[in-house]
Amino acid sequence: MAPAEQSAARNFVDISDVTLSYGGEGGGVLAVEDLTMSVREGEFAAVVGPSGCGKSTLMKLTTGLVVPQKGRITVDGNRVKGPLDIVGMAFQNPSLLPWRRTLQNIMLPLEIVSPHAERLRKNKAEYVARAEAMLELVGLGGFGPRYPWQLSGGMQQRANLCRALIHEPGLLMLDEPFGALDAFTREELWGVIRDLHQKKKFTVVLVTHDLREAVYLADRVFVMSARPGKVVLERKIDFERPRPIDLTYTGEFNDVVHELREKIAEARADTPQIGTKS
Ligand SMILES: Nc1ncnc2c1ncn2[C@@H]1O[C@H](COP(=O)(O)OP(=O)(O)OP(=O)(O)O)[C@@H](O)[C@H]1O
Repeated sequence: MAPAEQSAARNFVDISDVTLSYGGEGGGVLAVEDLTMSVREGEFAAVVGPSGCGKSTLMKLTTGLVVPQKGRITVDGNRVKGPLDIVGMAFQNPSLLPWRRTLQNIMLPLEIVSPHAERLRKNKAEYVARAEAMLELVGLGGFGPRYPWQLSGGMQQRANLCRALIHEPGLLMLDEPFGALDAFTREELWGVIRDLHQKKKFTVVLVTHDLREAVYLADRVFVMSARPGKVVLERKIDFERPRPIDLTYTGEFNDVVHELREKIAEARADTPQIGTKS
């Protein structure tokens, strides 16, 4: 999406003054406090920050898996009050079911999410074709009949992305999806997600520890403070799309990575030690 188009787009995710304490207000672990951020429709956002700053909590809040004590979250204009089904999610561990073939794993959300669940039995062939097309798109054409344990780690993560996207969610939430992969496979997968986003135009929130990954993939990077997490920097990434992987080896790319790295080092310096007041 061109920058001008993007600034005109409406917000798809809106998080406003959100506070969440695990274990209840005033008692447990204050994970995020007065967290405010928004992601535009079709935008690719990345969230980075020191370990334990509340990045996964942000994912759980946005998808309705946890409910904040304070503040307001809307996705696609609707207040989040419980688990959402317009979201696709992928985590570091692909967690494909070992007893189901890859194609059946990918089709799993269709058995659960409305309106597909009601349509699946009658329109099986159409849905199988859709799953096979997704596999093709991520370079796994013909691997549908294989079991997950017959695939490499990188292939499993490709299948995992297909499963997250098969019900055509408006929002894709990625929590360290490439963290367990070697550097070459990770770069390959960046290309896969870059192309999927370009083609399907969904909104993405990517949580990552990898600053190169964030700068390469995102339109905007949000840097969070140490716990209790809040956004301390919002950095627009203006590199033209489509972005070739060679971009990541240029000086201007590395300048942005260093800028973010310094900001996180500052945030880490503020990290409270275990046992100190939350
Ligand atoms: N279910 C829970 N119960 C109690 N505390 C929790 C729970 N989940 C997370 N926390 C705490 O909340 C804080 C934020 O956790 P979260 O997992 O969101 O951080 P993170 O930024 O994703 O961490 P990392 O970068 O290490 O993956 C941490 O101090 C964590 O220990």
